[in-house]
Amino acid sequence: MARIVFDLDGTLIHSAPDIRTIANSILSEERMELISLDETIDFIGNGASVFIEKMRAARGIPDADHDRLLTVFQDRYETVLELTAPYPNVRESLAHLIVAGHRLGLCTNKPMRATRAVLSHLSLTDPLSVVYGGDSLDKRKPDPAPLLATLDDLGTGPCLYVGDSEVDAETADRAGVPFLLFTEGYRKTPAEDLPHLARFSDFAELPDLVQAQLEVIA
Ligand SMILES: O=C(O)COP(=O)(O)O
Ligand SMILES: [Mg+2]
Repeated sequence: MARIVFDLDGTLIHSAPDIRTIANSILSEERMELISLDETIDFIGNGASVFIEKMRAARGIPDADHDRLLTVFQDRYETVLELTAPYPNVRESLAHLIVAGHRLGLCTNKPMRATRAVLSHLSLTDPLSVVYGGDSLDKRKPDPAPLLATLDDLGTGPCLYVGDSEVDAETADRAGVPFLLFTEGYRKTPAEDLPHLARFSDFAELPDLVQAQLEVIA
């Protein structure tokens, strides 16, 4: 039985449309041009503070406004949830992995309050027995510390990390954890250019893929 850790944004859930809504509510109050979904996806991956940094850079908003905008962003992050949904077959896949005896965890750069809110809104809290957010430790991905802490809390046994992005591939590499790449998320680099053990495009494929990869790494 294995420990399987998932990334959140762009892996278990498609959250960019809600993140865009929050960003645009701020930009409209600042009387700035709004951002597209593609720009939003470009800014996601390194946590809330880096998102605001990239958004400010794209619209020429000064550093002095950073903390104020980040606070507004974080507050709205917990309440704007209507457009977010799990990718197809995520729920079934997690249920299947649990029935097969695996222990599941989450390691995201999304702040913990927003993470808890969206997991509860989508009824995804129960399958994930350990959850680390971008502010759980003083280091976040691509530093390997949060992934290693998540795995530690899940106990012992073989492990896998499942994510969608450059940040996830680097985190897994630095932690020495085999990486499964979900190809339908927010990655900007061609899949072939990211280190990964295997990749998949539909969560319906994941239980069989996990089984096959565990035989490879065992
Ligand atoms: O909050 C972010 O920027 C990214 O979140 P993720 O680590 O779940 O992809
Ligand atoms: Mg992600």
